[in-house]
Amino acid sequence: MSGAGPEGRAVAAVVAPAAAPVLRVLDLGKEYKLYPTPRARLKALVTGRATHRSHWALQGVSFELARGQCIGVIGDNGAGKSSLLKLLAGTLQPSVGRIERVGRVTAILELGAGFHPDFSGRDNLYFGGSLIGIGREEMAALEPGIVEFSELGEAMDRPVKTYSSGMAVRLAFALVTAVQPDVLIIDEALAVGDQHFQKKCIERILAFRNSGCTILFCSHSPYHIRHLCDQALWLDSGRVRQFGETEAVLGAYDVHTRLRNAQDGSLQADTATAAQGAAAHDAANAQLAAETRAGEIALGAVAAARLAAGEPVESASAPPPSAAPATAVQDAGSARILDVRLADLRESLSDGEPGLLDSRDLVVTISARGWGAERPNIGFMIEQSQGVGITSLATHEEGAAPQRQPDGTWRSVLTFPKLPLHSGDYMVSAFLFDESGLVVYDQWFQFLHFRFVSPTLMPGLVRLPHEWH
Ligand SMILES: Nc1ncnc2c1ncn2[C@@H]1O[C@H](COP(=O)(O)OP(=O)(O)OP(=O)(O)O)[C@@H](O)[C@H]1O
Repeated sequence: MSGAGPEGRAVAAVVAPAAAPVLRVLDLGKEYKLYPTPRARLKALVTGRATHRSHWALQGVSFELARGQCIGVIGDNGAGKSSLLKLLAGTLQPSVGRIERVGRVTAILELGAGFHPDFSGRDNLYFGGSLIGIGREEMAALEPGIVEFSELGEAMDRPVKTYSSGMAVRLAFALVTAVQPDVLIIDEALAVGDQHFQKKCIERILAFRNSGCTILFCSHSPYHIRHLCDQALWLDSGRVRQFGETEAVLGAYDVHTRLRNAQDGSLQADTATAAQGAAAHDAANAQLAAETRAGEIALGAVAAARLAAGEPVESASAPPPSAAPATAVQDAGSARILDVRLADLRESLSDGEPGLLDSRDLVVTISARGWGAERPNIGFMIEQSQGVGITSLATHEEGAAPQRQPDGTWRSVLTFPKLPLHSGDYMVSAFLFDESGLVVYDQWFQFLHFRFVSPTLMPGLVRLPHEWH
């Protein structure tokens, strides 16, 4: 490990061999006490008599993380992911069990929540730093780097209450990541703020990972877990359901999610009350499913973070309502999709009807503006009109970099010869990523429907490549 770490880190680096655990969790449990009213809670405190109902958010959780591992934590809503991360970060105390940590543990949890609104950004650095183990002297040395990373400039001397939420988050991220930790805990918000800052955050996290920091990352996005993590931990109703190689755990979790969604569907039909609950659950699932599908090639944590922050998931550039070519608006700055064009697509004859694809081949041309001189990546997805995913492709997955055009924009042409789909209506989405494939700059999600009539009239969804003998 490199850099000017705190004493604890230097000692850990000497004492701990390469694969020694930096985090050991032993039979961990967290009980939340639920009181019927605030008054009942007060009464219980005064009289010492238990009037609460007990809810175990975590039970019997044990695992070890070695130095340099990157672990993704997945699980349904309420499975206990946030509780686990807060326990590991030390902001919550376990009810039973033990956590052994080596060196510095830093958590990117509720960013900026601990700032004092009346203090300036600069004063909050010292105040916040003392809470995460950075003393005055160390902070004085770190301050210029933090100010530079947050790009707050003169705003550093203004009270934090005058900051926009984006500014507060920038300061918080710069502060908590000012010193490379031994263990970094990230809850959902993988990237924060605008495109430019998201990219800086991801680069810093990747730099930590590359120099041996252990990362624990909780996300609803299989895409990001797949790309970042070597192992995954699946929490189910507060217990470890599976812990192991990422792909195997994500595969098992995917089957579980599909079965649960199917079950929810049938429950919904049963009773009116169940329907109400299931609708709420379904809304969460629909969001999760949308994130998961899109996240398979794109959306994921970034959208989740935007949703959590109450920001619209739609990107800055609204996709065009039809196949009509988008105008390439050359506003300054951000990377964005400029145009997605399907060749041989007939114009729709009536409202709500998809246009007919007038060819056996599907040829898609996607144009985009990148970020500075960086070569971006492009993704494309086809779904059946009922939302069944058919295929997701991305240039960075296949080493098929977009081509730079003379006007500085980027273009990819994706061809599906003899489109192997059966007759039906389909939806397409396009995505724009950064060079690493981790930052989603822009997405045109389910922005266009098309109808395809296959010359072979057979039931099914696709015509798979096949051989008869
Ligand atoms: N402060 C609290 N008091 C009481 N119950 C709580 C508290 N915090 C969480 N819980 C409960 O503990 C369980 C686990 O919650 P937790 O937030 O850890 O799950 P999660 O997996 O992070 O969920 P999500 O994906 O929805 O964020 C849930 O049933 C939740 O309702």
